[in-house]
Amino acid sequence: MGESSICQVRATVMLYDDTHRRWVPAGSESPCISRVHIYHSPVANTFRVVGRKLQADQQVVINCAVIKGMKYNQATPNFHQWRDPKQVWGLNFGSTEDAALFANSMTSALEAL
Ligand SMILES: CC(=O)N[C@@H](Cc1ccccc1Cl)C(=O)N1CCC[C@]12C=C[C@@H]1CC[C@@H](C(=O)N3CCC[C@@H]4C=C[C@H]5CC[C@@H](C(=O)O)N5C(=O)[C@H]43)N1C2=O
Repeated sequence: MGESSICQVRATVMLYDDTHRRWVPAGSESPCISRVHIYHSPVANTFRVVGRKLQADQQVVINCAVIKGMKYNQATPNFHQWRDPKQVWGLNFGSTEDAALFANSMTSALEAL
């Protein structure tokens, strides 16, 4: 039994560059919209955030485990962020509806861990 998607949204995936104290687009210099999923593996009961660019190359720009106890910060209605052991991720959602959908799924995932 593989992984199944529990939600998919459109967002620009950002990483925080601690050194220069600024946000940079994940995966390339120019920000671009990605399709971001939360995948669930029922066998292991794990979740991860996977995002691929909408453009032709479908480059994976995020592949990040959802860690039990992780704090998901809804900084604004369409920019949410969280820390993983190495870095800080930010999602600039295409719409506040997508942001709410993703936040609901992330909250459910965190509750299920
Ligand atoms: C304790 C802790 O870890 N705190 C974290 C947050 C957090 C809390 C709890 C759990 C997890 C986390 Cl992650 C923290 O505060 N962090 C994480 C790294 C960056 C930051 C630190 C300082 C700056 C100051 C301003 C603020 C910021 O970045 N934004 C304001 C809100 C939206 C605003 C929106 C979009 C992005 C797109 C580019 C830039 C712009 O709009 O031009 N920008 C912004 O400016 C964005 N910061 C942060 O979020």
